[in-house]
Amino acid sequence: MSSFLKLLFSKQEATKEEPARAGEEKQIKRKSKKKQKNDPGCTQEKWDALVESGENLSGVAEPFKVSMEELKKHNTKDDCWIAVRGKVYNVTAYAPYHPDGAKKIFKHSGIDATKQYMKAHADVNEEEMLRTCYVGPLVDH
Ligand code: HEM
Repeated sequence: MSSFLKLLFSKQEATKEEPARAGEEKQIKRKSKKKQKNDPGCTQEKWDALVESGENLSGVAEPFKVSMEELKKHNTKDDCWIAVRGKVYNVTAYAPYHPDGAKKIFKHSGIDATKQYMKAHADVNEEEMLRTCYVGPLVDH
């Protein structure tokens, strides 16, 4: 290959790679800026393992129909229930693992937080993530 062609190809490679590399750097910067507010050591992987272990984290022996009146009673850090999309979960154990902090969970304790949940992350699969925390369906009687 002539030196002219070599030069031409090396220039093409460089221009092909530039935008991709610049994009990657931006991506890394953006990711590292996103502040994780979960408790130290309480990673998504650990939570997944805990759920996978099958341990019952719901605080009830069997799921039962939960009224709004009952839901409201479970509004403390030690006993925190939240309803999402018609289902009530005991999220006491999950709170320290929440990527946006336990505070955000406790702030919504004892209520139907479907609207807030959907606004923040409609794509998160709570049915799967909280399957061992399930207390029962939310009913309005
Ligand atoms: C009740 C069970 C909940 C579960 C299982 C849950 C799960 C999650 C997960 C997995 C993430 C990380 C997802 C991502 O970065 O895309 C997250 C982030 C977040 N959650 Fe929740 N969440 C719950 C409740 C709530 C509630 C009630 C709120 C109230 C507004 C909320 C607000 C947020 C916010 C603001 C973020 C950060 C989103 C971001 O960084 O883009 N979450 N949550």
